[in-house]
Amino acid sequence: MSLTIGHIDYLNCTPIFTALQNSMDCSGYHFVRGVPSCLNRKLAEGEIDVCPSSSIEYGKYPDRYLILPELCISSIGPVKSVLLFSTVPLERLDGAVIGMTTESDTSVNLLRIILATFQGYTNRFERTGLPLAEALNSYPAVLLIGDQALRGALGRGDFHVYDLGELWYRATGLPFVFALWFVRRDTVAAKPAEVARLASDFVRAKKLAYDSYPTIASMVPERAWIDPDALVDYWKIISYDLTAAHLEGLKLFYSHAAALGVLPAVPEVRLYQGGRGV
Ligand SMILES: C=C(O[C@@H]1C=C(C(=O)O)C=C[C@H]1O)C(=O)O
Repeated sequence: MSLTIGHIDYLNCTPIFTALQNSMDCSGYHFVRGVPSCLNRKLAEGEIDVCPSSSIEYGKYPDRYLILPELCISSIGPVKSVLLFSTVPLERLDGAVIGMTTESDTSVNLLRIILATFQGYTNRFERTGLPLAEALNSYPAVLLIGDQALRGALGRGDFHVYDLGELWYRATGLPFVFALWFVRRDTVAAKPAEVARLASDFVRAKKLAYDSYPTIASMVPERAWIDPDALVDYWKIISYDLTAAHLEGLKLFYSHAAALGVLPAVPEVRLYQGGRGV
């Protein structure tokens, strides 16, 4: 029996997936690539069994998923790839209509929390798929994530750049968890041995990746637009470990999201424990 695994099409997932695919037996794994919002939907509908997925997704359907331990995509301070590009300083954004990428489900809500809860602003938000320069002709500020944000920050433009990982850390002193590895509970029940092996393969892949950043950076096609040293710096700034402090940051995010009405309630965070607690 095989497992269908979502693979976020961003550089932040490259180290772990490269180590998994180069060093483990992946014959029982079928990979589906996409942007987070698209993979989140496929996971929710059962088209995917396991996926690094937007952390907010768990809060929407806590009965549907378990969280794989020891894995996440997070930052303790700046993250470099979740960025608000703004034609005016942040302090002048109260009341503005802000553009937001269609690819994100977590960071769009982090932006709401930063502007409404931390700053006390009132904003309207619109989704946009426009490239950065055009989007900034339509909106005073635009949120991008992933490779689009990395590329936007590398380009020369007349704008301010705010890193949402940094703004969260300044306000809370806690890590921010952008993505978690979710497994569907019905998959754990139907394929317990396969899920146990995959959970362990992913953690081993993460540890292998930590030792291989320069090698992986020298091979990726994205080196056409990002310098391998800059890529290694980016991977080093991302925190892939899920510690007690990360879980504390995650729970704080969920309670702010619930207070804003984005989540119906603060979910209980339940980790996969080899099939127990399904
Ligand atoms: C740090 C990042 O985290 C991401 C942000 C996500 C979101 O906002 O929904 C989802 C997955 C992660 O890839 C990033 O994309 O740059």
